[in-house]
Amino acid sequence: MDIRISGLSKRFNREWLFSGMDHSFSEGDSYAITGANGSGKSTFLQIIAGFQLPSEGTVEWFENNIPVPAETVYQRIAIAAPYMELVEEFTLKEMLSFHFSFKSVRNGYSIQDLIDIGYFTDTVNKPVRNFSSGMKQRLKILLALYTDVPLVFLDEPTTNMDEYGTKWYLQQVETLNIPTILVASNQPHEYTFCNKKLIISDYKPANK
Ligand SMILES: Nc1ncnc2c1ncn2[C@@H]1O[C@H](COP(=O)(O)OP(=O)(O)OP(=O)(O)O)[C@@H](O)[C@H]1O
Repeated sequence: MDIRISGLSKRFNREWLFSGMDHSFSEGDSYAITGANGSGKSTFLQIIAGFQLPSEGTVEWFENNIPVPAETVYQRIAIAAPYMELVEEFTLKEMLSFHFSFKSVRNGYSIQDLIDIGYFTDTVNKPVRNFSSGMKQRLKILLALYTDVPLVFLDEPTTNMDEYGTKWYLQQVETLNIPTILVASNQPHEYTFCNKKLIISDYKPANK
């Protein structure tokens, strides 16, 4: 799926985060979305995922050059972000079954494959609420990367992860060959695989 944004601007109250953004995201490329804390990276991702409206400008989605209706975009996107909550009452296995009752697993993997890939074999029946913060983050990344969609959005993907978790995350990305990943991050080790970069703070208006 391709995304085209035109004149995209966002403000909260009187403060403009970014203004006049024109950009295209093409299937096959992966993008690092960078900028200082509070520059608007998460907000930008939510707008181009169709979860939030811009203050000005447009976002359009295309599949093979055919427009995708805004209300169906969510079916083609998987997101892992600090603000996307897991269902804490579920066990690991229930969480996987629930998530993959809405969308398919990528590349024909089974739920059992995912349990093994995520190193969750010993915690299958443990409630998510009792997971460590690093385990929860590994689960969020597993769910996002292994959902069979053309676009994956990752917001601060290695939050709470140690060096093993970070290495695991990069290995999954390398193995899966996902058409397009957008990573909102200020940490270069989280987006080593991205071939394009968009700096949100470049679009902060001086006097708007
Ligand atoms: N719903 C909202 N209402 C008002 N202000 C908001 C809202 N959501 C975000 N903001 C503000 O917009 C600014 C950008 O927030 P955002 O989370 O998009 O930045 P970010 O670049 O992802 O930050 P970080 O690197 O710290 O995660 C912040 O000042 C934030 O307080």
